[in-house]
Amino acid sequence: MTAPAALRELLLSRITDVPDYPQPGVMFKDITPLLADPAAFTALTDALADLCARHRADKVVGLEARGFILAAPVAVRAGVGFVPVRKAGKLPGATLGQAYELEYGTAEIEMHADALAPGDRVLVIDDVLATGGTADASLQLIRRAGAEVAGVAVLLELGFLDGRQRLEQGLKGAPLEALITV
Ligand SMILES: O=P(O)(O)OC[C@H]1O[C@H](OP(=O)(O)OP(=O)(O)O)[C@H](O)[C@@H]1O
Ligand SMILES: Nc1ncnc2[nH]cnc12
Repeated sequence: MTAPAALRELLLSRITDVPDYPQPGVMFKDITPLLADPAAFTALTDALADLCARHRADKVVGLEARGFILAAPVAVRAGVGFVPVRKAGKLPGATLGQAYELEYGTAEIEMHADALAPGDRVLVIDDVLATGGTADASLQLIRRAGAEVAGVAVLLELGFLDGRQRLEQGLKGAPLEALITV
């Protein structure tokens, strides 16, 4: 789903381009102006909570760190549980881990092994889909936990990095929802 034009315009107007951050050649999409605008942040939360309901998710997974900022209010608004997927080494309990490649570097994410159960329907929420590596790794964690993927929802898809193609196999037919694609 692409957001209605007015919502898309509002959200896009609050995302800033920062060239050559965090390294030369990367155009960083800074969402902090959006987060600082209560009308825009509320509209974003509502749109993502609608997707949660539409895809009948009963858990949302937020991807550290910016995904947490979006997924936590969505979980509250939608009345579903929030599950953090963190960078390796940050969770205190037994974890499942998955290595992945970023647009700028490599990393590993982890989720508590008992955070999801078979039968859970999970919507993954993040701010940006770039190469798709982070979201793809999260889908693998969700399936390894025995849960069902309801979909992936992002604020902004960087279409030129082909993350959608990279996610296709892991989604197994579940939707990838981007409110904005550039
Ligand atoms: O589609 P990909 O190529 O995987 O890139 C997208 C990911 O990169 C960013 O997170 P980052 O790892 O920079 O961490 P942060 O949220 O802690 O800033 C962004 O918030 C996504 O999680
Ligand atoms: N260009 C970008 N801007 C913001 N977040 C990102 N995550 C990966 N690539 C990004």
